[in-house]
Amino acid sequence: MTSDQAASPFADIRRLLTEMPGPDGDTVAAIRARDAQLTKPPGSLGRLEEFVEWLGAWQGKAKPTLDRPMVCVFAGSHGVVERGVSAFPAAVNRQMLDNFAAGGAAINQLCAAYGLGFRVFDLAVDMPTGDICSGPALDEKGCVATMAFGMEAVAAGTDCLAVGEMGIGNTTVAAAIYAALYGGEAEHWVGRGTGLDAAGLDRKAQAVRLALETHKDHLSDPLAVLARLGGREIAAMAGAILAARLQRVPVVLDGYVATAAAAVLHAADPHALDHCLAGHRSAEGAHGEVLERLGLTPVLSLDMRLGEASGAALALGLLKGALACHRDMATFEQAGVSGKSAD
Ligand SMILES: Cc1cc2ncn([C@H]3O[C@H](COP(=O)(O)O)[C@@H](O)[C@H]3O)c2cc1C
Ligand SMILES: O=C(O)c1cccnc1
Repeated sequence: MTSDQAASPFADIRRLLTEMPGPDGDTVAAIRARDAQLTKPPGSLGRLEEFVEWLGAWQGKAKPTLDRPMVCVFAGSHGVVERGVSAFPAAVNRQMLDNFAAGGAAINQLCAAYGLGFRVFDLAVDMPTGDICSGPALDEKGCVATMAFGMEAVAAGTDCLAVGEMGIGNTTVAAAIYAALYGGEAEHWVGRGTGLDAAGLDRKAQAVRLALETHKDHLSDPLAVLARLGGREIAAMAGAILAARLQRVPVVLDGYVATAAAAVLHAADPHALDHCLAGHRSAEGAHGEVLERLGLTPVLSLDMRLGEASGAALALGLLKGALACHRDMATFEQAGVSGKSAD
Protein backbone atom coordinates (compact mmCIF):
# COMPACT_ATOMS: atom_id res chain seq x y z
CA MET A 1 0.00 0.00 0.00
CA THR A 2 1.36 3.45 -0.85
CA SER A 3 1.43 6.15 1.85
CA ASP A 4 -1.21 7.99 -0.20
CA GLN A 5 -3.61 5.07 0.11
CA ALA A 6 -2.90 4.70 3.84
CA ALA A 7 -3.82 8.37 4.35
CA SER A 8 -7.02 8.10 2.30
CA PRO A 9 -10.33 8.20 4.18
CA PHE A 10 -11.00 4.86 2.47
CA ALA A 11 -7.99 3.13 4.08
CA ASP A 12 -10.10 1.29 6.67
CA ILE A 13 -12.60 0.15 4.04
CA ARG A 14 -9.75 -1.17 1.89
CA ARG A 15 -8.35 -3.02 4.92
CA LEU A 16 -11.75 -4.58 5.70
CA LEU A 17 -11.95 -5.77 2.10
CA THR A 18 -8.78 -7.78 2.74
CA GLU A 19 -10.26 -9.36 5.90
CA MET A 20 -13.39 -10.95 4.42
CA PRO A 21 -13.99 -14.54 5.56
CA GLY A 22 -14.86 -17.25 3.01
CA PRO A 23 -17.66 -19.83 3.07
CA ASP A 24 -17.52 -22.85 5.38
CA GLY A 25 -17.13 -25.96 3.20
CA ASP A 26 -17.65 -28.42 6.09
CA THR A 27 -21.15 -27.15 6.76
CA VAL A 28 -22.02 -27.51 3.07
CA ALA A 29 -20.94 -31.15 3.19
CA ALA A 30 -23.10 -31.76 6.29
CA ILE A 31 -26.12 -30.08 4.69
CA ARG A 32 -25.73 -32.17 1.51
CA ALA A 33 -25.49 -35.35 3.57
CA ARG A 34 -28.79 -34.57 5.32
CA ASP A 35 -30.44 -33.48 2.06
CA ALA A 36 -29.61 -36.87 0.52
CA GLN A 37 -31.66 -38.59 3.25
CA LEU A 38 -34.83 -36.49 2.90
CA THR A 39 -38.00 -38.03 1.43
CA LYS A 40 -37.70 -36.65 -2.10
CA PRO A 41 -35.85 -37.56 -5.27
CA PRO A 42 -32.27 -36.19 -5.09
CA GLY A 43 -32.10 -32.64 -6.43
CA SER A 44 -35.88 -32.33 -6.76
CA LEU A 45 -36.05 -29.08 -4.80
CA GLY A 46 -33.76 -27.49 -7.37
CA ARG A 47 -32.28 -24.16 -6.32
CA LEU A 48 -34.01 -24.36 -2.92
CA GLU A 49 -31.35 -26.92 -1.99
CA GLU A 50 -28.61 -24.55 -3.09
CA PHE A 51 -30.14 -21.72 -1.02
CA VAL A 52 -29.95 -23.78 2.16
CA GLU A 53 -26.31 -24.64 1.44
CA TRP A 54 -25.61 -20.95 0.87
CA LEU A 55 -27.20 -19.98 4.18
CA GLY A 56 -25.24 -22.64 6.06
CA ALA A 57 -21.94 -21.90 4.32
CA TRP A 58 -22.02 -18.25 5.37
CA GLN A 59 -23.60 -18.66 8.78
CA GLY A 60 -21.11 -21.45 9.50
CA LYS A 61 -24.03 -23.57 10.76
CA ALA A 62 -24.71 -27.14 9.61
CA LYS A 63 -28.27 -26.37 10.75
CA PRO A 64 -28.83 -22.97 9.17
CA THR A 65 -31.40 -20.63 10.72
CA LEU A 66 -33.74 -17.88 9.63
CA ASP A 67 -34.93 -17.00 13.12
CA ARG A 68 -33.87 -13.34 12.96
CA PRO A 69 -34.01 -12.22 9.32
CA MET A 70 -33.74 -8.43 9.06
CA VAL A 71 -34.94 -6.22 6.23
CA CYS A 72 -33.15 -2.87 6.22
CA VAL A 73 -34.29 0.07 4.12
CA PHE A 74 -31.82 2.92 3.75
CA ALA A 75 -33.29 6.30 2.82
CA GLY A 76 -31.43 9.17 1.21
CA SER A 77 -32.13 12.31 -0.79
CA HIS A 78 -30.49 13.42 -4.04
CA GLY A 79 -29.69 16.89 -5.37
CA VAL A 80 -29.87 15.61 -8.95
CA VAL A 81 -33.69 15.38 -8.57
CA GLU A 82 -33.78 19.13 -9.33
CA ARG A 83 -32.97 18.19 -12.94
CA GLY A 84 -36.32 16.48 -13.47
CA VAL A 85 -34.98 12.91 -13.46
CA SER A 86 -37.81 11.35 -11.43
CA ALA A 87 -41.57 11.21 -11.97
CA PHE A 88 -42.00 12.09 -8.26
CA PRO A 89 -40.79 14.98 -6.06
CA ALA A 90 -38.13 14.65 -3.35
CA ALA A 91 -40.82 15.39 -0.73
CA VAL A 92 -41.93 11.75 -1.17
CA ASN A 93 -38.85 10.62 0.78
CA ARG A 94 -40.01 12.06 4.12
CA GLN A 95 -43.62 11.10 3.38
CA MET A 96 -42.59 7.50 2.71
CA LEU A 97 -40.55 7.40 5.93
CA ASP A 98 -43.77 8.35 7.73
CA ASN A 99 -45.58 5.67 5.73
CA PHE A 100 -43.01 3.03 6.73
CA ALA A 101 -43.43 4.07 10.37
CA ALA A 102 -47.21 3.83 10.11
CA GLY A 103 -47.03 0.40 8.45
CA GLY A 104 -48.57 1.52 5.16
CA ALA A 105 -45.89 0.70 2.56
CA ALA A 106 -45.57 -2.43 0.42
CA ILE A 107 -42.50 -3.51 2.39
CA ASN A 108 -44.45 -3.39 5.67
CA GLN A 109 -46.94 -5.91 4.30
CA LEU A 110 -44.24 -8.24 2.97
CA CYS A 111 -42.36 -8.20 6.27
CA ALA A 112 -45.58 -8.94 8.14
CA ALA A 113 -46.57 -11.70 5.71
CA TYR A 114 -43.21 -13.49 5.98
CA GLY A 115 -42.31 -12.72 9.61
CA LEU A 116 -39.29 -10.54 8.82
CA GLY A 117 -37.74 -7.88 11.06
CA PHE A 118 -37.81 -4.40 9.57
CA ARG A 119 -35.63 -1.35 10.17
CA VAL A 120 -35.45 1.96 8.37
CA PHE A 121 -32.30 4.09 8.34
CA ASP A 122 -33.02 7.77 7.76
CA LEU A 123 -29.82 9.09 6.21
CA ALA A 124 -30.79 12.74 6.49
CA VAL A 125 -33.51 12.68 3.84
CA ASP A 126 -34.29 16.34 4.55
CA MET A 127 -30.75 17.28 3.49
CA PRO A 128 -30.10 16.28 -0.13
CA THR A 129 -26.60 15.34 -1.22
CA GLY A 130 -24.90 17.48 -3.88
CA ASP A 131 -26.04 17.32 -7.49
CA ILE A 132 -23.73 14.75 -9.10
CA CYS A 133 -23.79 16.72 -12.36
CA SER A 134 -21.92 19.64 -10.82
CA GLY A 135 -19.86 18.09 -8.00
CA PRO A 136 -19.50 15.06 -5.71
CA ALA A 137 -22.55 13.68 -3.91
CA LEU A 138 -20.38 13.12 -0.85
CA ASP A 139 -16.80 13.87 0.04
CA GLU A 140 -14.70 10.82 0.85
CA LYS A 141 -14.85 11.32 4.63
CA GLY A 142 -18.63 11.69 4.49
CA CYS A 143 -18.86 8.59 2.35
CA VAL A 144 -16.85 6.51 4.82
CA ALA A 145 -18.84 7.85 7.80
CA THR A 146 -22.06 6.89 6.00
CA MET A 147 -20.71 3.42 5.19
CA ALA A 148 -19.89 3.05 8.90
CA PHE A 149 -23.44 4.06 9.78
CA GLY A 150 -24.76 1.42 7.39
CA MET A 151 -22.63 -1.17 9.19
CA GLU A 152 -24.96 -0.69 12.18
CA ALA A 153 -27.56 -2.63 10.21
CA VAL A 154 -25.95 -5.90 11.23
CA ALA A 155 -27.27 -6.26 14.77
CA ALA A 156 -26.21 -9.16 16.97
CA GLY A 157 -28.29 -12.24 16.23
CA THR A 158 -29.30 -11.25 12.70
CA ASP A 159 -29.04 -14.44 10.64
CA CYS A 160 -29.85 -13.00 7.22
CA LEU A 161 -29.90 -9.41 6.00
CA ALA A 162 -31.98 -7.95 3.17
CA VAL A 163 -30.88 -4.54 1.89
CA GLY A 164 -33.07 -2.08 0.04
CA GLU A 165 -33.64 1.65 -0.26
CA MET A 166 -35.87 4.67 -0.58
CA GLY A 167 -34.60 7.78 -2.33
CA ILE A 168 -36.32 9.69 -5.09
CA GLY A 169 -33.85 10.06 -7.97
CA ASN A 170 -31.71 7.13 -6.95
CA THR A 171 -32.22 5.13 -10.16
CA THR A 172 -30.33 8.01 -11.80
CA VAL A 173 -27.39 7.75 -9.44
CA ALA A 174 -27.41 3.95 -9.77
CA ALA A 175 -27.27 4.34 -13.57
CA ALA A 176 -24.34 6.77 -13.20
CA ILE A 177 -22.50 4.28 -10.99
CA TYR A 178 -22.98 1.46 -13.51
CA ALA A 179 -21.87 3.68 -16.39
CA ALA A 180 -18.75 4.65 -14.43
CA LEU A 181 -17.93 1.05 -13.47
CA TYR A 182 -18.78 -0.63 -16.76
CA GLY A 183 -18.60 2.04 -19.46
CA GLY A 184 -21.14 2.36 -22.24
CA GLU A 185 -23.61 5.07 -23.15
CA ALA A 186 -25.81 6.75 -20.55
CA GLU A 187 -28.93 5.67 -22.50
CA HIS A 188 -27.97 2.05 -21.96
CA TRP A 189 -28.10 2.36 -18.18
CA VAL A 190 -31.12 4.58 -17.58
CA GLY A 191 -34.67 3.28 -17.24
CA ARG A 192 -38.03 4.78 -16.39
CA GLY A 193 -37.65 4.42 -12.61
CA THR A 194 -40.88 5.55 -10.95
CA GLY A 195 -42.47 6.05 -14.39
CA LEU A 196 -40.70 8.75 -16.38
CA ASP A 197 -42.05 9.73 -19.78
CA ALA A 198 -39.82 9.93 -22.87
CA ALA A 199 -38.76 13.54 -22.20
CA GLY A 200 -37.90 12.63 -18.61
CA LEU A 201 -35.85 9.67 -19.81
CA ASP A 202 -33.86 12.06 -22.05
CA ARG A 203 -33.23 14.39 -19.09
CA LYS A 204 -32.11 11.39 -17.04
CA ALA A 205 -29.63 10.21 -19.70
CA GLN A 206 -28.35 13.76 -20.05
CA ALA A 207 -27.83 13.99 -16.27
CA VAL A 208 -25.85 10.74 -16.26
CA ARG A 209 -23.73 11.94 -19.19
CA LEU A 210 -23.03 15.24 -17.45
CA ALA A 211 -22.16 13.55 -14.16
CA LEU A 212 -19.65 11.25 -15.89
CA GLU A 213 -18.10 14.21 -17.68
CA THR A 214 -17.82 16.23 -14.44
CA HIS A 215 -16.10 13.39 -12.56
CA LYS A 216 -14.21 11.77 -15.44
CA ASP A 217 -10.75 12.15 -13.90
CA HIS A 218 -11.75 10.39 -10.66
CA LEU A 219 -13.62 7.27 -11.68
CA SER A 220 -10.89 4.62 -11.70
CA ASP A 221 -11.36 3.88 -7.97
CA PRO A 222 -14.74 2.21 -7.26
CA LEU A 223 -14.91 3.82 -3.80
CA ALA A 224 -14.43 7.26 -5.38
CA VAL A 225 -17.27 6.37 -7.77
CA LEU A 226 -19.43 5.58 -4.73
CA ALA A 227 -18.65 8.92 -3.04
CA ARG A 228 -18.94 11.11 -6.11
CA LEU A 229 -21.86 9.53 -7.97
CA GLY A 230 -23.74 7.68 -5.22
CA GLY A 231 -25.50 9.11 -2.22
CA ARG A 232 -26.03 8.34 1.43
CA GLU A 233 -28.34 5.34 1.07
CA ILE A 234 -26.04 3.79 -1.54
CA ALA A 235 -22.96 4.26 0.69
CA ALA A 236 -24.83 2.90 3.72
CA MET A 237 -25.95 -0.18 1.77
CA ALA A 238 -22.32 -0.80 0.72
CA GLY A 239 -21.30 -0.56 4.39
CA ALA A 240 -24.07 -2.94 5.46
CA ILE A 241 -23.15 -5.54 2.83
CA LEU A 242 -19.49 -5.42 3.86
CA ALA A 243 -20.26 -5.54 7.61
CA ALA A 244 -22.51 -8.54 7.04
CA ARG A 245 -19.69 -10.35 5.29
CA LEU A 246 -17.29 -9.68 8.15
CA GLN A 247 -19.85 -11.13 10.58
CA ARG A 248 -20.72 -14.08 8.31
CA VAL A 249 -24.28 -12.91 7.79
CA PRO A 250 -25.66 -13.85 4.35
CA VAL A 251 -27.21 -10.96 2.40
CA VAL A 252 -30.16 -10.81 0.01
CA LEU A 253 -29.93 -7.88 -2.39
CA ASP A 254 -32.92 -5.97 -3.69
CA GLY A 255 -33.20 -4.45 -7.17
CA TYR A 256 -31.47 -2.07 -9.53
CA VAL A 257 -30.52 0.51 -6.89
CA ALA A 258 -29.37 -1.79 -4.08
CA THR A 259 -27.29 -3.71 -6.61
CA ALA A 260 -25.36 -0.51 -7.42
CA ALA A 261 -23.98 -0.48 -3.87
CA ALA A 262 -23.04 -4.13 -4.28
CA ALA A 263 -21.43 -3.46 -7.66
CA VAL A 264 -19.05 -0.94 -6.09
CA LEU A 265 -17.82 -3.55 -3.61
CA HIS A 266 -17.51 -6.13 -6.40
CA ALA A 267 -15.42 -3.69 -8.45
CA ALA A 268 -13.17 -3.19 -5.42
CA ASP A 269 -12.86 -6.96 -4.85
CA PRO A 270 -14.42 -9.61 -7.12
CA HIS A 271 -15.09 -11.85 -4.08
CA ALA A 272 -16.87 -9.15 -2.08
CA LEU A 273 -20.34 -10.45 -3.00
CA ASP A 274 -19.72 -14.15 -2.48
CA HIS A 275 -22.11 -14.00 0.51
CA CYS A 276 -24.87 -12.27 -1.49
CA LEU A 277 -27.93 -13.60 -3.25
CA ALA A 278 -29.83 -11.47 -5.78
CA GLY A 279 -33.40 -11.44 -4.45
CA HIS A 280 -34.89 -10.55 -7.80
CA ARG A 281 -34.32 -9.11 -11.22
CA SER A 282 -35.93 -5.71 -11.38
CA ALA A 283 -37.91 -4.51 -14.39
CA GLU A 284 -35.52 -1.53 -14.55
CA GLY A 285 -33.94 -2.34 -17.92
CA ALA A 286 -30.27 -2.92 -17.27
CA HIS A 287 -30.58 -4.84 -14.00
CA GLY A 288 -30.35 -8.25 -15.67
CA GLU A 289 -27.10 -7.30 -17.35
CA VAL A 290 -25.65 -6.00 -14.09
CA LEU A 291 -26.52 -9.24 -12.30
CA GLU A 292 -24.78 -11.20 -15.05
CA ARG A 293 -21.68 -9.07 -14.67
CA LEU A 294 -21.76 -9.79 -10.94
CA GLY A 295 -22.26 -13.52 -11.49
CA LEU A 296 -25.57 -13.45 -9.58
CA THR A 297 -28.65 -15.43 -10.71
CA PRO A 298 -31.78 -13.75 -9.35
CA VAL A 299 -34.11 -15.79 -7.13
CA LEU A 300 -37.22 -14.15 -8.63
CA SER A 301 -38.14 -12.27 -11.77
CA LEU A 302 -41.59 -10.76 -11.26
CA ASP A 303 -41.45 -7.51 -13.26
CA MET A 304 -41.22 -5.57 -9.99
CA ARG A 305 -39.66 -2.10 -9.96
CA LEU A 306 -40.41 -0.75 -6.52
CA GLY A 307 -37.24 -0.84 -4.45
CA GLU A 308 -37.87 -0.66 -0.63
CA ALA A 309 -36.25 -4.13 -0.38
CA SER A 310 -39.53 -5.58 -1.68
CA GLY A 311 -37.89 -8.09 -4.04
CA ALA A 312 -35.40 -9.12 -1.36
CA ALA A 313 -38.19 -9.60 1.19
CA LEU A 314 -40.11 -11.87 -1.18
CA ALA A 315 -36.96 -13.90 -1.74
CA LEU A 316 -36.51 -14.18 2.04
CA GLY A 317 -40.02 -15.64 2.25
CA LEU A 318 -38.97 -18.23 -0.29
CA LEU A 319 -35.75 -18.93 1.65
CA LYS A 320 -37.88 -19.61 4.72
CA GLY A 321 -39.76 -22.24 2.71
CA ALA A 322 -36.51 -23.78 1.50
CA LEU A 323 -35.14 -23.94 5.03
CA ALA A 324 -38.34 -25.41 6.48
CA CYS A 325 -38.11 -28.30 4.00
CA HIS A 326 -34.48 -28.98 4.84
CA ARG A 327 -35.01 -28.71 8.59
CA ASP A 328 -38.34 -30.46 9.07
CA MET A 329 -38.79 -33.05 6.32
CA ALA A 330 -38.66 -36.69 7.39
CA THR A 331 -35.80 -38.86 6.23
CA PHE A 332 -36.51 -42.04 4.21
CA GLU A 333 -35.70 -44.05 7.32
CA GLN A 334 -37.96 -42.03 9.66
CA ALA A 335 -40.92 -42.15 7.28
CA GLY A 336 -40.45 -45.75 6.15
CA VAL A 337 -40.29 -44.60 2.52
CA SER A 338 -38.30 -46.77 0.11
CA GLY A 339 -35.10 -45.26 -1.28
CA LYS A 340 -34.16 -45.07 -4.93
CA SER A 341 -34.09 -48.46 -6.72
CA ALA A 342 -30.68 -49.73 -7.77
CA ASP A 343 -29.90 -48.80 -11.40
C1 LIG B 1 -44.53 6.50 -3.52
C2 LIG B 1 -43.21 5.86 -3.83
C3 LIG B 1 -42.75 4.79 -3.05
C4 LIG B 1 -41.53 4.18 -3.37
N1 LIG B 1 -40.88 3.16 -2.79
C5 LIG B 1 -39.77 2.96 -3.43
N2 LIG B 1 -39.63 3.82 -4.44
C6 LIG B 1 -38.54 3.76 -5.40
O1 LIG B 1 -38.54 4.83 -6.33
C7 LIG B 1 -37.41 5.68 -6.18
C8 LIG B 1 -36.46 5.58 -7.34
O2 LIG B 1 -37.05 5.92 -8.57
P1 LIG B 1 -36.68 7.30 -9.30
O3 LIG B 1 -35.22 7.27 -9.55
O4 LIG B 1 -37.49 7.28 -10.56
O5 LIG B 1 -37.10 8.42 -8.37
C9 LIG B 1 -36.74 5.25 -4.92
O6 LIG B 1 -37.24 5.99 -3.86
C10 LIG B 1 -37.11 3.79 -4.84
O7 LIG B 1 -36.90 3.17 -3.65
C11 LIG B 1 -40.73 4.62 -4.43
C12 LIG B 1 -41.15 5.70 -5.20
C13 LIG B 1 -42.38 6.32 -4.91
C14 LIG B 1 -42.86 7.49 -5.74
O1 LIG C 1 -35.19 -2.00 -8.98
C1 LIG C 1 -35.13 -1.03 -8.23
O2 LIG C 1 -34.35 -1.00 -7.25
C2 LIG C 1 -36.01 0.17 -8.47
C3 LIG C 1 -36.66 0.35 -9.66
C4 LIG C 1 -37.45 1.47 -9.85
C5 LIG C 1 -37.59 2.39 -8.84
N1 LIG C 1 -36.95 2.19 -7.69
C6 LIG C 1 -36.16 1.12 -7.49
